[in-house]
Amino acid sequence: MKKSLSSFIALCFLVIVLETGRVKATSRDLNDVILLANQQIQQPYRTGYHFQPPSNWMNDPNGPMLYQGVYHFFYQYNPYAATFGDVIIWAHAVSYDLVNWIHLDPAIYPTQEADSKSCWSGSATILPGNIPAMLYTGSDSKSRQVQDLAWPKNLSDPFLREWVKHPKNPLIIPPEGVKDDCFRDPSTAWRGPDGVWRIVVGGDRDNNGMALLYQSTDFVNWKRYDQPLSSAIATGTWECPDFYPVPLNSTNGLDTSVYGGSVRHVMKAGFEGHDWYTIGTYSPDRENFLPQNGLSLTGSTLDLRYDYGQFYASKSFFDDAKNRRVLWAWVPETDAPEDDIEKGWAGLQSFPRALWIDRSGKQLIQWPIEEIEELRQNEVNLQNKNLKPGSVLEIHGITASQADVTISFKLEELKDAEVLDTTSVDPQVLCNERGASSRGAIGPFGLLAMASKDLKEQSAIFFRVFQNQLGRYSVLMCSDLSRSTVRSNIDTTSYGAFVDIDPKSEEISLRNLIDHSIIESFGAGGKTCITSRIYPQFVNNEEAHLFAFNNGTQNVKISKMSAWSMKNAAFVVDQNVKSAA
Ligand SMILES: OC[C@H]1O[C@@](CO)(OC[C@@]2(O[C@H]3O[C@H](CO)[C@@H](O)[C@H](O)[C@H]3O)O[C@H](CO)[C@@H](O)[C@@H]2O)[C@@H](O)[C@@H]1O
Repeated sequence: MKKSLSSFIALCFLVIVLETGRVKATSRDLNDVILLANQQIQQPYRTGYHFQPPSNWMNDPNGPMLYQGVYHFFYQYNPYAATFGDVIIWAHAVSYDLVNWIHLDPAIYPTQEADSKSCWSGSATILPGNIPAMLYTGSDSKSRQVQDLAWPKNLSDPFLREWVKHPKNPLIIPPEGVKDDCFRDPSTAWRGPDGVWRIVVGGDRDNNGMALLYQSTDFVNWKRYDQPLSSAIATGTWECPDFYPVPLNSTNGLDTSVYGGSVRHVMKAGFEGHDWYTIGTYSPDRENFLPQNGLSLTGSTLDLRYDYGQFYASKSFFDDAKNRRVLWAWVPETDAPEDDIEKGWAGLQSFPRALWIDRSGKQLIQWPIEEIEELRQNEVNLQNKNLKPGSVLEIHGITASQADVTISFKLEELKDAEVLDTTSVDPQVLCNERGASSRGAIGPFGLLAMASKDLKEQSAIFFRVFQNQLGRYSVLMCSDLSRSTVRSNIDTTSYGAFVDIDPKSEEISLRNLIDHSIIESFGAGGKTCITSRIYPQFVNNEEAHLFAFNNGTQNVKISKMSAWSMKNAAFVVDQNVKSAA
Protein backbone atom coordinates (compact mmCIF):
# COMPACT_ATOMS: atom_id res chain seq x y z
CA MET A 1 0.00 0.00 0.00
CA LYS A 2 2.77 2.38 1.09
CA LYS A 3 4.76 1.50 -2.02
CA SER A 4 1.91 2.13 -4.44
CA LEU A 5 1.13 5.43 -2.74
CA SER A 6 4.76 6.48 -3.05
CA SER A 7 4.77 5.55 -6.75
CA PHE A 8 1.60 7.54 -7.24
CA ILE A 9 3.07 10.63 -5.58
CA ALA A 10 6.25 10.14 -7.59
CA LEU A 11 4.15 10.03 -10.74
CA CYS A 12 2.37 13.22 -9.74
CA PHE A 13 5.75 14.90 -9.28
CA LEU A 14 6.84 13.67 -12.66
CA VAL A 15 3.69 14.93 -14.36
CA ILE A 16 4.27 18.38 -12.91
CA VAL A 17 7.87 18.27 -14.04
CA LEU A 18 6.90 17.17 -17.51
CA GLU A 19 4.20 19.79 -17.67
CA THR A 20 6.79 22.50 -17.19
CA GLY A 21 8.27 21.13 -20.42
CA ARG A 22 11.65 22.34 -19.42
CA VAL A 23 13.20 19.51 -17.46
CA LYS A 24 14.29 16.44 -19.34
CA ALA A 25 12.60 13.41 -17.77
CA THR A 26 15.16 10.65 -17.59
CA SER A 27 15.22 7.52 -15.46
CA ARG A 28 17.61 9.41 -13.18
CA ASP A 29 14.98 12.12 -12.64
CA LEU A 30 12.40 9.50 -11.80
CA ASN A 31 14.66 7.91 -9.19
CA ASP A 32 15.31 11.28 -7.60
CA VAL A 33 11.63 12.03 -7.64
CA ILE A 34 10.76 8.70 -6.01
CA LEU A 35 13.45 9.34 -3.41
CA LEU A 36 11.94 12.72 -2.54
CA ALA A 37 8.41 11.30 -2.55
CA ASN A 38 9.47 8.55 -0.15
CA GLN A 39 10.97 11.13 2.18
CA GLN A 40 7.63 12.87 2.19
CA ILE A 41 5.82 9.71 3.26
CA GLN A 42 8.28 8.61 5.89
CA GLN A 43 8.71 12.07 7.31
CA PRO A 44 5.51 13.78 8.39
CA TYR A 45 7.23 17.13 8.95
CA ARG A 46 8.62 17.51 5.43
CA THR A 47 6.69 19.98 3.33
CA GLY A 48 4.75 19.61 0.11
CA TYR A 49 5.17 23.07 -1.35
CA HIS A 50 7.57 25.00 0.87
CA PHE A 51 11.16 25.05 -0.35
CA GLN A 52 13.61 22.74 1.34
CA PRO A 53 16.69 20.84 0.19
CA PRO A 54 16.58 17.02 0.05
CA SER A 55 18.57 16.87 3.31
CA ASN A 56 20.80 18.71 5.80
CA TRP A 57 20.81 22.15 7.40
CA MET A 58 19.53 25.26 5.60
CA ASN A 59 19.38 28.82 6.91
CA ASP A 60 19.31 32.24 5.24
CA PRO A 61 18.05 32.89 1.70
CA ASN A 62 20.86 34.37 -0.39
CA GLY A 63 21.01 36.33 -3.65
CA PRO A 64 17.51 35.63 -5.03
CA MET A 65 17.20 37.01 -8.56
CA LEU A 66 15.69 36.54 -12.01
CA TYR A 67 18.15 35.93 -14.85
CA GLN A 68 17.13 35.19 -18.45
CA GLY A 69 13.68 34.02 -17.38
CA VAL A 70 15.01 31.73 -14.63
CA TYR A 71 14.55 32.43 -10.95
CA HIS A 72 17.66 31.67 -8.92
CA PHE A 73 17.57 30.88 -5.26
CA PHE A 74 20.71 30.38 -3.18
CA TYR A 75 20.73 29.53 0.49
CA GLN A 76 23.01 28.92 3.45
CA TYR A 77 23.61 25.19 3.59
CA ASN A 78 25.66 22.74 5.63
CA PRO A 79 26.77 20.00 3.21
CA TYR A 80 27.78 17.71 6.08
CA ALA A 81 25.01 17.76 8.69
CA ALA A 82 21.52 18.75 9.74
CA THR A 83 22.89 21.34 12.17
CA PHE A 84 24.62 24.68 11.68
CA GLY A 85 28.30 23.88 11.03
CA ASP A 86 31.87 25.03 10.67
CA VAL A 87 31.51 24.99 6.90
CA ILE A 88 28.51 26.76 5.45
CA ILE A 89 28.20 27.19 1.69
CA TRP A 90 25.81 28.62 -0.91
CA ALA A 91 23.52 25.89 -2.24
CA HIS A 92 21.61 26.69 -5.43
CA ALA A 93 18.24 25.95 -7.01
CA VAL A 94 16.43 27.31 -10.06
CA SER A 95 12.80 27.66 -11.07
CA TYR A 96 10.61 29.02 -13.85
CA ASP A 97 7.75 29.95 -11.55
CA LEU A 98 9.07 30.24 -7.95
CA VAL A 99 6.94 27.17 -7.11
CA ASN A 100 8.63 24.14 -8.73
CA TRP A 101 12.38 23.84 -8.20
CA ILE A 102 15.43 22.09 -9.62
CA HIS A 103 18.28 21.57 -7.16
CA LEU A 104 21.70 22.26 -8.68
CA ASP A 105 25.23 21.77 -7.39
CA PRO A 106 26.36 24.31 -4.77
CA ALA A 107 27.34 27.64 -6.31
CA ILE A 108 29.73 29.29 -3.86
CA TYR A 109 31.94 27.36 -1.45
CA PRO A 110 35.33 27.87 0.19
CA THR A 111 38.16 28.13 -2.36
CA GLN A 112 40.06 31.25 -1.31
CA GLU A 113 41.83 32.52 1.77
CA ALA A 114 39.05 35.13 1.95
CA ASP A 115 36.32 32.50 2.40
CA SER A 116 38.32 29.49 3.54
CA LYS A 117 36.08 28.69 6.53
CA SER A 118 32.64 29.53 5.16
CA CYS A 119 30.67 31.44 2.56
CA TRP A 120 28.00 33.29 4.49
CA SER A 121 25.04 35.39 3.45
CA GLY A 122 24.97 37.95 0.67
CA SER A 123 22.96 39.45 -2.14
CA ALA A 124 22.68 39.67 -5.91
CA THR A 125 23.01 42.83 -7.97
CA ILE A 126 22.38 42.81 -11.72
CA LEU A 127 25.13 44.98 -13.20
CA PRO A 128 24.79 46.86 -16.53
CA GLY A 129 25.04 44.37 -19.41
CA ASN A 130 22.82 41.97 -17.43
CA ILE A 131 25.71 40.56 -15.38
CA PRO A 132 24.75 39.11 -11.99
CA ALA A 133 27.24 39.92 -9.23
CA MET A 134 27.15 38.29 -5.80
CA LEU A 135 28.55 40.09 -2.79
CA TYR A 136 28.79 37.71 0.15
CA THR A 137 30.52 37.35 3.49
CA GLY A 138 33.56 35.13 3.66
CA SER A 139 34.76 33.74 6.95
CA ASP A 140 38.50 33.75 6.32
CA SER A 141 41.18 31.48 7.78
CA LYS A 142 41.29 33.64 10.92
CA SER A 143 37.47 33.60 11.23
CA ARG A 144 37.42 37.24 10.22
CA GLN A 145 34.21 38.31 8.46
CA VAL A 146 35.10 39.93 5.13
CA GLN A 147 33.08 40.87 2.03
CA ASP A 148 33.82 39.01 -1.21
CA LEU A 149 32.63 39.14 -4.82
CA ALA A 150 31.69 36.30 -7.20
CA TRP A 151 30.04 36.21 -10.63
CA PRO A 152 28.92 33.50 -13.11
CA LYS A 153 31.56 31.75 -15.16
CA ASN A 154 29.30 31.35 -18.18
CA LEU A 155 26.64 34.00 -18.79
CA SER A 156 25.09 32.00 -21.60
CA ASP A 157 24.11 29.20 -19.15
CA PRO A 158 20.70 30.37 -17.83
CA PHE A 159 21.17 28.06 -14.82
CA LEU A 160 24.45 29.84 -13.94
CA ARG A 161 25.89 26.60 -12.61
CA GLU A 162 29.46 27.76 -12.07
CA TRP A 163 30.74 30.80 -10.24
CA VAL A 164 34.15 32.48 -10.19
CA LYS A 165 35.54 34.70 -7.49
CA HIS A 166 37.34 37.99 -7.70
CA PRO A 167 41.09 37.44 -7.28
CA LYS A 168 41.29 40.55 -5.08
CA ASN A 169 38.91 39.10 -2.44
CA PRO A 170 38.41 40.23 0.25
CA LEU A 171 37.18 43.50 -1.18
CA ILE A 172 36.07 44.85 2.21
CA ILE A 173 37.52 44.06 5.65
CA PRO A 174 36.06 45.00 9.05
CA PRO A 175 36.55 48.73 9.71
CA GLU A 176 38.11 50.08 12.87
CA GLY A 177 35.74 49.82 15.82
CA VAL A 178 33.80 46.90 14.31
CA LYS A 179 34.84 43.49 15.64
CA ASP A 180 36.06 40.88 13.15
CA ASP A 181 33.07 38.65 13.90
CA CYS A 182 30.44 41.40 13.76
CA PHE A 183 30.60 42.47 10.13
CA ARG A 184 28.53 40.61 7.57
CA ASP A 185 25.75 40.14 5.02
CA PRO A 186 26.19 42.74 2.21
CA SER A 187 22.93 43.97 0.67
CA THR A 188 21.91 44.27 -2.97
CA ALA A 189 23.65 47.36 -4.38
CA TRP A 190 21.78 50.41 -5.61
CA ARG A 191 23.12 53.15 -7.86
CA GLY A 192 22.65 56.81 -7.04
CA PRO A 193 21.91 59.51 -9.64
CA ASP A 194 25.69 60.14 -9.52
CA GLY A 195 26.30 56.65 -10.97
CA VAL A 196 28.01 55.48 -7.77
CA TRP A 197 27.09 52.07 -6.33
CA ARG A 198 26.08 51.77 -2.68
CA ILE A 199 25.63 48.80 -0.36
CA VAL A 200 25.00 48.34 3.33
CA VAL A 201 26.75 45.72 5.44
CA GLY A 202 25.44 44.63 8.85
CA GLY A 203 27.57 45.23 11.92
CA ASP A 204 27.79 46.80 15.32
CA ARG A 205 30.01 49.10 17.37
CA ASP A 206 29.94 48.50 21.12
CA ASN A 207 26.75 46.46 20.70
CA ASN A 208 24.99 49.27 18.81
CA GLY A 209 23.70 47.65 15.63
CA MET A 210 24.06 49.36 12.27
CA ALA A 211 23.87 49.23 8.50
CA LEU A 212 27.36 50.37 7.45
CA LEU A 213 27.28 52.22 4.14
CA TYR A 214 29.85 51.65 1.36
CA GLN A 215 30.27 53.26 -2.05
CA SER A 216 32.04 52.16 -5.22
CA THR A 217 32.34 53.29 -8.81
CA ASP A 218 33.59 49.93 -10.14
CA PHE A 219 31.96 47.36 -7.77
CA VAL A 220 35.44 46.23 -6.68
CA ASN A 221 36.93 49.12 -4.72
CA TRP A 222 34.58 50.01 -1.87
CA LYS A 223 34.95 53.02 0.42
CA ARG A 224 33.08 53.34 3.68
CA TYR A 225 30.90 56.39 4.21
CA ASP A 226 31.56 57.97 7.64
CA GLN A 227 27.99 57.59 8.95
CA PRO A 228 26.04 54.34 8.88
CA LEU A 229 22.80 54.60 6.89
CA SER A 230 20.87 53.48 9.95
CA SER A 231 21.75 52.35 13.48
CA ALA A 232 20.23 51.62 16.89
CA ILE A 233 21.44 51.42 20.43
CA ALA A 234 22.03 48.06 22.11
CA THR A 235 20.56 45.83 19.42
CA GLY A 236 23.75 43.84 18.76
CA THR A 237 24.98 43.05 15.26
CA TRP A 238 22.48 43.73 12.50
CA GLU A 239 22.22 40.66 10.29
CA CYS A 240 21.11 40.54 6.66
CA PRO A 241 20.16 44.23 6.22
CA ASP A 242 17.91 44.89 3.23
CA PHE A 243 17.31 48.39 1.83
CA TYR A 244 14.94 49.03 -1.08
CA PRO A 245 12.38 51.47 -2.52
CA VAL A 246 8.61 50.97 -2.50
CA PRO A 247 6.17 53.11 -4.53
CA LEU A 248 3.34 54.86 -2.67
CA ASN A 249 -0.19 53.91 -3.72
CA SER A 250 0.83 50.88 -5.75
CA THR A 251 1.26 47.16 -5.26
CA ASN A 252 4.15 47.13 -7.75
CA GLY A 253 7.77 46.76 -6.81
CA LEU A 254 10.68 48.91 -7.91
CA ASP A 255 14.21 48.26 -9.03
CA THR A 256 16.58 48.86 -6.12
CA SER A 257 18.08 51.97 -7.78
CA VAL A 258 14.84 54.02 -8.02
CA TYR A 259 14.17 57.26 -6.08
CA GLY A 260 11.62 60.05 -6.25
CA GLY A 261 8.87 61.96 -4.51
CA SER A 262 6.33 59.16 -4.59
CA VAL A 263 8.83 56.59 -3.35
CA ARG A 264 9.61 55.51 0.19
CA HIS A 265 12.46 53.30 1.33
CA VAL A 266 12.39 50.29 3.62
CA MET A 267 15.27 49.51 5.97
CA LYS A 268 15.15 45.97 7.34
CA ALA A 269 17.55 44.46 9.84
CA GLY A 270 17.73 41.14 11.68
CA PHE A 271 18.56 41.09 15.37
CA GLU A 272 17.27 39.37 18.50
CA GLY A 273 16.00 36.62 16.22
CA HIS A 274 13.51 38.84 14.35
CA ASP A 275 13.40 40.87 11.15
CA TRP A 276 12.49 44.49 11.98
CA TYR A 277 11.73 47.19 9.45
CA THR A 278 11.06 50.86 9.23
CA ILE A 279 9.75 52.95 6.32
CA GLY A 280 11.34 56.30 5.54
CA THR A 281 12.75 58.75 3.03
CA TYR A 282 16.16 58.25 1.48
CA SER A 283 18.18 61.05 -0.12
CA PRO A 284 21.13 59.69 -2.10
CA ASP A 285 22.60 63.19 -2.50
CA ARG A 286 22.69 63.78 1.26
CA GLU A 287 23.23 60.09 1.88
CA ASN A 288 20.69 59.89 4.64
CA PHE A 289 17.66 57.81 5.47
CA LEU A 290 14.98 59.40 7.66
CA PRO A 291 12.50 56.93 9.18
CA GLN A 292 9.02 58.44 8.97
CA ASN A 293 8.17 57.85 12.62
CA GLY A 294 11.46 59.46 13.62
CA LEU A 295 12.51 56.18 15.20
CA SER A 296 15.21 53.86 14.08
CA LEU A 297 14.91 50.11 14.67
CA THR A 298 15.06 49.44 18.37
CA GLY A 299 13.50 46.03 18.86
CA SER A 300 10.70 47.48 21.00
CA THR A 301 7.11 46.22 20.75
CA LEU A 302 6.28 49.45 18.92
CA ASP A 303 8.55 48.49 16.03
CA LEU A 304 7.26 46.77 12.93
CA ARG A 305 8.22 43.24 12.04
CA TYR A 306 7.72 41.44 8.74
CA ASP A 307 6.39 38.49 10.66
CA TYR A 308 5.72 37.87 14.34
CA GLY A 309 6.55 34.15 14.30
CA GLN A 310 9.52 32.19 12.96
CA PHE A 311 10.78 34.21 10.00
CA TYR A 312 14.37 35.43 9.85
CA ALA A 313 17.29 36.64 7.73
CA SER A 314 14.87 37.56 4.95
CA LYS A 315 15.86 38.98 1.61
CA SER A 316 13.84 40.66 -1.10
CA PHE A 317 14.49 41.08 -4.81
CA PHE A 318 12.86 43.00 -7.65
CA ASP A 319 11.16 40.66 -10.11
CA ASP A 320 11.07 42.75 -13.29
CA ALA A 321 9.09 40.09 -15.19
CA LYS A 322 6.10 40.74 -12.91
CA ASN A 323 6.97 44.21 -11.63
CA ARG A 324 6.90 43.15 -8.02
CA ARG A 325 9.17 42.88 -5.01
CA VAL A 326 9.42 39.32 -3.72
CA LEU A 327 10.42 38.39 -0.20
CA TRP A 328 12.04 35.17 1.02
CA ALA A 329 12.88 34.20 4.60
CA TRP A 330 14.39 31.36 6.55
CA VAL A 331 11.86 29.60 8.80
CA PRO A 332 13.91 27.80 11.47
CA GLU A 333 13.00 24.61 13.28
CA THR A 334 11.61 24.85 16.80
CA ASP A 335 12.21 21.22 17.70
CA ALA A 336 15.44 20.06 19.36
CA PRO A 337 18.74 19.72 17.43
CA GLU A 338 18.66 15.96 18.22
CA ASP A 339 15.32 15.78 16.39
CA ASP A 340 16.88 17.52 13.39
CA ILE A 341 19.75 15.06 13.35
CA GLU A 342 17.25 12.22 13.39
CA LYS A 343 15.15 13.82 10.63
CA GLY A 344 18.32 14.48 8.63
CA TRP A 345 17.29 18.01 7.80
CA ALA A 346 16.55 21.39 9.38
CA GLY A 347 15.14 24.64 8.05
CA LEU A 348 12.44 25.72 5.61
CA GLN A 349 11.91 28.78 3.46
CA SER A 350 8.74 30.81 3.65
CA PHE A 351 6.61 30.64 0.52
CA PRO A 352 7.71 33.66 -1.60
CA ARG A 353 5.67 36.74 -0.74
CA ALA A 354 4.95 39.83 -2.81
CA LEU A 355 5.43 42.92 -0.70
CA TRP A 356 4.19 46.50 -1.05
CA ILE A 357 3.33 49.54 1.06
CA ASP A 358 -0.12 49.77 2.62
CA ARG A 359 -2.46 52.57 1.53
CA SER A 360 -1.90 54.21 4.92
CA GLY A 361 1.83 54.44 4.11
CA LYS A 362 2.49 53.25 7.66
CA GLN A 363 3.32 49.60 7.09
CA LEU A 364 3.99 46.91 4.51
CA ILE A 365 1.58 44.32 3.16
CA GLN A 366 2.78 40.80 2.34
CA TRP A 367 0.91 38.22 0.31
CA PRO A 368 1.88 34.83 -1.15
CA ILE A 369 2.84 35.26 -4.80
CA GLU A 370 -0.02 34.51 -7.20
CA GLU A 371 1.76 31.47 -8.70
CA ILE A 372 0.75 29.53 -5.59
CA GLU A 373 -2.70 29.18 -7.12
CA GLU A 374 -1.38 26.64 -9.62
CA LEU A 375 -1.12 24.18 -6.72
CA ARG A 376 -4.71 24.56 -5.57
CA GLN A 377 -7.27 21.79 -6.05
CA ASN A 378 -10.58 20.55 -4.54
CA GLU A 379 -11.99 23.94 -3.61
CA VAL A 380 -14.56 24.03 -0.83
CA ASN A 381 -16.59 27.11 0.10
CA LEU A 382 -18.76 28.39 2.91
CA GLN A 383 -20.87 31.51 3.15
CA ASN A 384 -22.79 33.29 5.87
CA LYS A 385 -22.32 30.66 8.51
CA ASN A 386 -22.93 31.56 12.10
CA LEU A 387 -20.36 30.49 14.67
CA LYS A 388 -22.24 30.40 17.93
CA PRO A 389 -20.43 31.07 21.23
CA GLY A 390 -18.36 28.02 22.16
CA SER A 391 -18.82 26.29 18.79
CA VAL A 392 -16.49 24.36 16.53
CA LEU A 393 -17.19 23.73 12.84
CA GLU A 394 -15.23 21.15 10.87
CA ILE A 395 -14.22 22.09 7.33
CA HIS A 396 -14.47 18.92 5.27
CA GLY A 397 -13.36 18.13 1.75
CA ILE A 398 -9.72 19.21 1.73
CA THR A 399 -6.41 17.66 2.72
CA ALA A 400 -6.03 19.58 5.94
CA SER A 401 -2.29 18.92 6.24
CA GLN A 402 -1.51 20.65 2.93
CA ALA A 403 -3.95 23.45 2.31
CA ASP A 404 -4.55 27.10 1.48
CA VAL A 405 -7.47 28.52 3.48
CA THR A 406 -8.99 32.01 3.43
CA ILE A 407 -11.75 32.96 5.80
CA SER A 408 -13.48 36.24 6.63
CA PHE A 409 -15.30 36.99 9.86
CA LYS A 410 -18.03 39.54 10.32
CA LEU A 411 -18.67 40.93 13.80
CA GLU A 412 -22.10 42.31 14.41
CA GLU A 413 -21.90 43.65 17.93
CA LEU A 414 -18.73 44.95 19.58
CA LYS A 415 -19.99 46.69 22.68
CA ASP A 416 -19.19 43.71 24.93
CA ALA A 417 -15.54 43.48 23.87
CA GLU A 418 -13.13 42.84 26.75
CA VAL A 419 -11.77 46.08 28.19
CA LEU A 420 -8.01 46.44 28.07
CA ASP A 421 -5.65 49.31 27.46
CA THR A 422 -3.55 47.65 24.77
CA THR A 423 -1.15 50.55 24.27
CA SER A 424 1.40 49.24 26.74
CA VAL A 425 0.78 45.53 26.28
CA ASP A 426 3.14 43.09 24.58
CA PRO A 427 0.83 41.21 22.17
CA GLN A 428 2.94 38.06 22.32
CA VAL A 429 2.63 37.98 26.12
CA LEU A 430 -1.12 38.55 25.77
CA CYS A 431 -1.42 35.61 23.35
CA ASN A 432 0.49 33.37 25.75
CA GLU A 433 -1.71 34.44 28.66
CA ARG A 434 -5.01 34.29 26.80
CA GLY A 435 -4.83 31.42 24.37
CA ALA A 436 -7.58 29.78 22.32
CA SER A 437 -9.04 28.03 25.36
CA SER A 438 -9.30 31.22 27.41
CA ARG A 439 -12.87 32.38 26.91
CA GLY A 440 -13.34 35.99 25.84
CA ALA A 441 -16.25 38.05 24.57
CA ILE A 442 -15.46 38.91 20.92
CA GLY A 443 -13.17 36.00 20.33
CA PRO A 444 -11.03 34.09 20.43
CA PHE A 445 -12.35 33.03 17.00
CA GLY A 446 -10.44 31.66 14.04
CA LEU A 447 -9.10 28.34 12.82
CA LEU A 448 -7.82 25.19 14.47
CA ALA A 449 -5.29 23.81 12.00
CA MET A 450 -3.37 20.51 11.99
CA ALA A 451 -5.87 19.25 14.55
CA SER A 452 -6.60 15.70 15.64
CA LYS A 453 -10.23 14.58 15.48
CA ASP A 454 -10.49 14.79 19.29
CA LEU A 455 -8.75 18.23 19.25
CA LYS A 456 -6.06 17.01 21.66
CA GLU A 457 -3.55 18.35 19.17
CA GLN A 458 -4.43 21.64 17.50
CA SER A 459 -2.75 24.84 16.35
CA ALA A 460 -5.07 27.78 16.85
CA ILE A 461 -4.76 30.92 14.75
CA PHE A 462 -7.28 33.38 16.01
CA PHE A 463 -8.40 36.94 16.66
CA ARG A 464 -9.65 38.62 19.82
CA VAL A 465 -11.13 42.10 19.98
CA PHE A 466 -10.51 44.48 22.88
CA GLN A 467 -11.76 47.95 23.65
CA ASN A 468 -10.16 50.63 25.79
CA GLN A 469 -11.97 52.94 28.24
CA LEU A 470 -12.70 55.36 25.39
CA GLY A 471 -14.36 52.66 23.32
CA ARG A 472 -11.49 52.35 20.79
CA TYR A 473 -11.06 48.81 19.49
CA SER A 474 -7.90 46.79 18.98
CA VAL A 475 -7.69 43.47 17.17
CA LEU A 476 -5.18 40.94 18.45
CA MET A 477 -3.99 38.10 16.20
CA CYS A 478 -2.45 35.03 17.86
CA SER A 479 -0.93 31.75 16.85
CA ASP A 480 -1.46 29.59 19.93
CA LEU A 481 0.89 26.62 19.73
CA SER A 482 0.44 25.45 23.32
CA ARG A 483 -1.55 22.41 22.13
CA SER A 484 0.15 21.96 18.75
CA THR A 485 1.80 18.74 19.87
CA VAL A 486 1.77 16.27 22.72
CA ARG A 487 5.51 15.74 22.17
CA SER A 488 7.99 17.21 24.64
CA ASN A 489 11.14 19.19 23.78
CA ILE A 490 9.30 21.32 21.25
CA ASP A 491 9.13 25.09 21.62
CA THR A 492 5.39 25.74 21.78
CA THR A 493 5.55 29.45 22.60
CA SER A 494 2.62 31.34 21.11
CA TYR A 495 3.09 34.37 18.84
CA GLY A 496 0.98 37.47 18.52
CA ALA A 497 0.62 40.97 17.14
CA PHE A 498 -2.04 43.62 16.74
CA VAL A 499 -3.73 44.10 13.38
CA ASP A 500 -4.25 47.64 12.12
CA ILE A 501 -7.97 47.46 11.23
CA ASP A 502 -11.20 48.88 12.54
CA PRO A 503 -13.48 45.92 13.35
CA LYS A 504 -16.49 48.28 13.43
CA SER A 505 -16.35 48.85 9.70
CA GLU A 506 -14.16 46.05 8.33
CA GLU A 507 -14.44 42.29 8.22
CA ILE A 508 -11.46 40.43 9.65
CA SER A 509 -9.80 38.08 7.19
CA LEU A 510 -7.31 35.30 7.76
CA ARG A 511 -5.35 33.29 5.20
CA ASN A 512 -3.37 30.23 6.23
CA LEU A 513 -0.84 28.29 4.19
CA ILE A 514 -0.73 24.94 5.96
CA ASP A 515 2.04 22.55 4.97
CA HIS A 516 2.64 19.74 7.49
CA SER A 517 5.10 21.40 9.90
CA ILE A 518 4.60 25.04 8.87
CA ILE A 519 1.64 27.39 9.00
CA GLU A 520 2.01 30.84 7.43
CA SER A 521 -0.82 33.08 8.63
CA PHE A 522 -1.79 36.38 7.00
CA GLY A 523 -4.18 38.61 8.94
CA ALA A 524 -6.28 41.34 7.29
CA GLY A 525 -4.98 40.77 3.76
CA GLY A 526 -1.33 40.58 4.82
CA LYS A 527 -1.13 43.45 7.33
CA THR A 528 -0.02 41.13 10.13
CA CYS A 529 1.84 37.90 9.40
CA ILE A 530 2.74 35.05 11.74
CA THR A 531 4.69 31.97 10.69
CA SER A 532 4.58 28.95 13.00
CA ARG A 533 6.39 25.62 13.08
CA ILE A 534 4.50 22.63 14.47
CA TYR A 535 5.37 19.00 15.15
CA PRO A 536 2.16 17.13 16.02
CA GLN A 537 2.62 13.54 17.10
CA PHE A 538 -0.66 12.11 15.88
CA VAL A 539 -1.72 14.49 13.15
CA ASN A 540 -0.33 14.03 9.71
CA ASN A 541 -1.56 13.58 6.18
CA GLU A 542 -4.99 11.86 6.27
CA GLU A 543 -5.38 12.31 10.01
CA ALA A 544 -5.29 16.10 9.95
CA HIS A 545 -8.48 18.08 10.52
CA LEU A 546 -9.36 21.72 10.09
CA PHE A 547 -11.98 23.54 12.16
CA ALA A 548 -13.33 27.05 12.49
CA PHE A 549 -14.06 27.97 16.10
CA ASN A 550 -15.50 30.66 18.29
CA ASN A 551 -14.65 30.63 21.98
CA GLY A 552 -16.14 34.04 22.75
CA THR A 553 -19.46 34.73 24.41
CA GLN A 554 -20.70 36.63 21.35
CA ASN A 555 -21.78 35.39 17.93
CA VAL A 556 -19.32 35.58 15.05
CA LYS A 557 -20.31 35.11 11.42
CA ILE A 558 -18.13 33.48 8.78
CA SER A 559 -19.04 35.74 5.87
CA LYS A 560 -17.07 33.61 3.41
CA MET A 561 -14.49 30.87 3.36
CA SER A 562 -12.60 29.20 0.53
CA ALA A 563 -10.19 26.35 1.10
CA TRP A 564 -8.11 24.24 -1.23
CA SER A 565 -5.99 21.13 -0.92
CA MET A 566 -2.53 21.92 -2.21
CA LYS A 567 -0.70 19.72 -4.69
CA ASN A 568 2.97 18.96 -4.11
CA ALA A 569 5.35 21.33 -5.84
CA ALA A 570 8.06 19.59 -7.85
CA PHE A 571 11.47 19.52 -6.21
CA VAL A 572 13.83 17.61 -8.45
CA VAL A 573 17.56 17.16 -8.44
CA ASP A 574 19.18 18.22 -11.69
CA GLN A 575 20.54 15.27 -13.63
CA ASN A 576 23.99 16.86 -13.80
CA VAL A 577 24.34 17.26 -10.06
CA LYS A 578 27.55 15.70 -8.82
CA SER A 579 27.38 16.41 -5.10
CA ALA A 580 23.92 15.07 -4.25
CA ALA A 581 24.37 11.68 -5.93
O1 LIG B 1 25.08 31.23 8.00
C1 LIG B 1 25.66 32.41 8.47
C2 LIG B 1 24.71 33.52 8.18
O2 LIG B 1 23.59 33.39 9.07
C3 LIG B 1 23.45 34.57 9.84
C4 LIG B 1 21.97 34.89 10.08
O3 LIG B 1 21.18 33.76 10.23
O4 LIG B 1 24.19 34.48 11.04
C5 LIG B 1 23.98 33.43 11.93
C6 LIG B 1 25.17 33.20 12.86
O5 LIG B 1 25.08 32.09 13.70
C7 LIG B 1 24.09 31.86 14.60
O6 LIG B 1 22.96 31.44 13.88
C8 LIG B 1 23.00 30.10 13.43
C9 LIG B 1 21.80 29.88 12.57
O7 LIG B 1 21.74 30.86 11.58
C10 LIG B 1 23.06 29.26 14.70
O8 LIG B 1 22.71 27.94 14.50
C11 LIG B 1 24.45 29.46 15.29
O9 LIG B 1 24.61 28.64 16.42
C12 LIG B 1 24.60 30.90 15.68
O10 LIG B 1 25.95 31.15 15.99
O11 LIG B 1 26.33 32.88 12.11
C13 LIG B 1 27.46 33.44 12.73
C14 LIG B 1 28.47 32.38 13.03
O12 LIG B 1 28.02 31.53 14.03
C15 LIG B 1 27.00 34.15 13.97
O13 LIG B 1 27.81 35.24 14.20
C16 LIG B 1 25.58 34.45 13.60
O14 LIG B 1 24.77 34.85 14.65
C17 LIG B 1 24.10 35.64 8.97
O15 LIG B 1 24.42 36.80 9.67
C18 LIG B 1 25.29 34.89 8.45
O16 LIG B 1 25.81 35.44 7.27
